[in-house]
Amino acid sequence: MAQSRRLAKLGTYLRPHWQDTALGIIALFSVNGLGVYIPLLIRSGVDTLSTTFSLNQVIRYAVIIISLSSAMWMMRMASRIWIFGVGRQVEFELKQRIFQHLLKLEPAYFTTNTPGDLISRATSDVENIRRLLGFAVLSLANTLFAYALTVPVMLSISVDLTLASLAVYPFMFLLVYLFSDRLRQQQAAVQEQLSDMSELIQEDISGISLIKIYAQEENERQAFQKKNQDLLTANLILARTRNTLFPLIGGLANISSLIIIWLGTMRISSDSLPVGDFLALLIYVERLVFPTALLGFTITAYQRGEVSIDRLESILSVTPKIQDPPDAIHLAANTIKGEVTAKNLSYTYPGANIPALNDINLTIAPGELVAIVGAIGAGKSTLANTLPRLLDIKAGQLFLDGLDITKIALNDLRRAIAYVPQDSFLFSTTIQNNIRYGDPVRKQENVVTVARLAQMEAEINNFPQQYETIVGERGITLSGGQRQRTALARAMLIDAPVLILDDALSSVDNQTATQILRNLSSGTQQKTVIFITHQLSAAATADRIMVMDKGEIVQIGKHTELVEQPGLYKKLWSQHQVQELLK
Ligand SMILES: Nc1ncnc2c1ncn2[C@@H]1O[C@H](COP(=O)(O)OP(=O)(O)OP(=O)(O)O)[C@@H](O)[C@H]1O
Repeated sequence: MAQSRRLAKLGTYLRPHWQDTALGIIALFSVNGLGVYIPLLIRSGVDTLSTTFSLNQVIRYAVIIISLSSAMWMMRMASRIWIFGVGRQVEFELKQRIFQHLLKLEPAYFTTNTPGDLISRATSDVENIRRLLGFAVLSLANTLFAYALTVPVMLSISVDLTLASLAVYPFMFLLVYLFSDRLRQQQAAVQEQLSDMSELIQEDISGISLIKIYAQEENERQAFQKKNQDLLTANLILARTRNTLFPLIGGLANISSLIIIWLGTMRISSDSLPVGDFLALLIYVERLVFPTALLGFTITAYQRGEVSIDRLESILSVTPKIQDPPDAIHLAANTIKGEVTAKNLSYTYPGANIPALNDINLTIAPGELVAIVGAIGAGKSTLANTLPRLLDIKAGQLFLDGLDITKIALNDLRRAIAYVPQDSFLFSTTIQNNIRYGDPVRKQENVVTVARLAQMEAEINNFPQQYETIVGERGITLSGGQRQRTALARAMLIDAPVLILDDALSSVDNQTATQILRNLSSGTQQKTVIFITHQLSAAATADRIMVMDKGEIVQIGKHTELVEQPGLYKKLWSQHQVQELLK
């Protein structure tokens, strides 16, 4: 990102807080104004007292100087409260924006952008921007005011002494300029390495069982060590550059103090410089040392923040591929009948050579129970994902009650379709909260009803706290079948006219699966059920069966018809019967 665009971004982050920022900067200006005024008082005090000494005068000067110094101290505190507060506010808002934005992005985005990397951007990069807006803004403004107010007063006291003492400063700025690009690149490398490491930790913790099953602890340890080593190397390279630059800046700043002491004392001894002027000049040069020496840290904070702006904007600038069309059709509640039609529906995953769905044509009547069967990788889940628009399909290919789904408001479409995916993800909360996830205000009795329909009621009643039992992260305290039936109850609770079950009863025995399907089709409110499965005996109870192969629907019919026809279904059925015999 170009420098000007980064600054523009900073401007947009700061705009909502311009009042606090302005107050903070005004306070800093006052601090520096007082910082220039107090040495002038000291100068006049020393000059007056060196000619006519009086205790009263000493006390008067002391009281004024102490009062002004206290005011300066308070102003400095206020400036920090305002400016650091803005940094914290921006940090809060950025985190909100990132999270909200991530929620809008389609699932495909998260297959190429890993949670570890995204978490690192939403935490450490946001923190860097906070430091930039807090520490770097404060420090830059402070340095600027320090120079702008101090140098003219120094010049009014002695032009040549001022110029001599500031002669080293151009070298200081040159140094900073020469190092800045290198610092930024090294900073970016550190942040990338940090992201890589977070990604590995996140993945390894999620896949801990797999690591143990395949006894891969040693390999994972080595992989971690490599990433950790890379991070250490990147940090050391950065530290080397910083540790070269900062002492150089500090050293140059101290040289200017030495020049004043050397030339000033020579002038005092030749009576060409009053002691008060010398003291004021010395204090001024000392005042400039700190902001100048801090310039290195300020630059690092600034550059770290710049890198982080780029990393955050690379997330925030992604336009969601799946969103509401301009004139989205809104579906009135309880008016959807649940007819699903596909017309030449095709879909190819980004980067794939062959389509996962190829010219699919089908119509599923309202209230019909259709099973979709087929070999592994035939395209069944892809078909299921197209209906709630989890995949970015083209317009005019898929219809709900005759309405093109790409024209329907996304929230309305997704409320009309309940979907139980293959992976029955549960949140780390109570069973009850998991079941009513899609409708958090539903009554307990409704939760119990769907648990019964999903054949889960008896088991929940046996849990220690029944419906209040907390399931562990990803539901690890439940068996696979229990997780699936909880996910099914969750989908049934939202009472959508269309229900898609994607291999959602695979961990449930055939008898239970068949009973659940019977419950679904015998309710008062008939749902269109699309039941994707490898369990052919459960599929056989469906109204119709669609058979998929290589992204196409190759057979459609009732079980009794299909077992009579030569084709894929007959083959799958024979294999299924052999498996049943062998059990
Ligand atoms: N995110 C993805 N990116 C690229 N290709 C994908 C993606 N997901 C699935 N595919 C490919 O699309 C094809 C269809 O996959 P899909 O998951 O729809 O099959 P399936 O019939 O549901 O299989 P299974 O019975 O194993 O669940 C497969 O070739 C698969 O490799």
